[in-house]
Amino acid sequence: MMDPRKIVLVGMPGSGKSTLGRALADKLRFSFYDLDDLIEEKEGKNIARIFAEKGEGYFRKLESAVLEERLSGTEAFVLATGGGAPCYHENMQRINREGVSVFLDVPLNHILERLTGTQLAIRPLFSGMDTSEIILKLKNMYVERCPFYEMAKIKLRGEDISPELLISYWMPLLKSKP
Ligand SMILES: Nc1ncnc2c1ncn2[C@@H]1O[C@H](COP(=O)(O)OP(=O)(O)OP(=O)(O)O)[C@@H](O)[C@H]1O
Ligand SMILES: O=C(O)C1=C[C@@H](O)[C@@H](O)[C@H](O)C1
Ligand SMILES: [Mg+2]
Repeated sequence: MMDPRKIVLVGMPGSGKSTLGRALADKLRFSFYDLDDLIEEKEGKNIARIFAEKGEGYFRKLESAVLEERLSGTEAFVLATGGGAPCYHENMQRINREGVSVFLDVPLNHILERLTGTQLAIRPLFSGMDTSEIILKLKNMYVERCPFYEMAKIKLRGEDISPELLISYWMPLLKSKP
């Protein structure tokens, strides 16, 4: 059953799901989860190692199973997903059935700035690439993934999306709860 107290953030890598998610959960006094962290805990390995040792197909199945598990409880939470999570195994349909999805649509030039300013080695999809390769990869990824992200219930575009803005779109959904 759709529960508006299960807030699921989706968007490109570097769009701020983890950062905004934590701040939002704090404000609402909900639990915060990061899907990548839950996967690492379950598997006992970091994401880069899972990709290297078992491949992306294995990772995507695991990701879907951990997402399903998280969505199935009754607890109120904010969940930051991995950038690719909405695009595999009908995950977006599942998210929309159980909770409220929010797309953080951050312009790519800002995402690029953020990604190149952080440790790329922990992001297997971009490791070993130079800036021009990252730009190309980001553009292709955005085009491919947008149809999935666009399925989100709430879509927010901008380079600095605040928890307060998100809450202003989310509140009416909470009030309409039967
Ligand atoms: N509103 C913001 N303005 C500027 N920088 C930000 C903002 N939000 C996040 N960042 C920075 O951008 C980087 C990526 O943010 P974050 O890790 O929250 O994104 P993410 O969507 O969780 O990425 P991933 O999909 O890789 O987990 C971090 O270094 C973070 O400090
Ligand atoms: O965008 C992606 O496909 C990914 C993003 C990360 O959060 C991790 O979930 C993983 O590295 C894959
Ligand atoms: Mg994150």
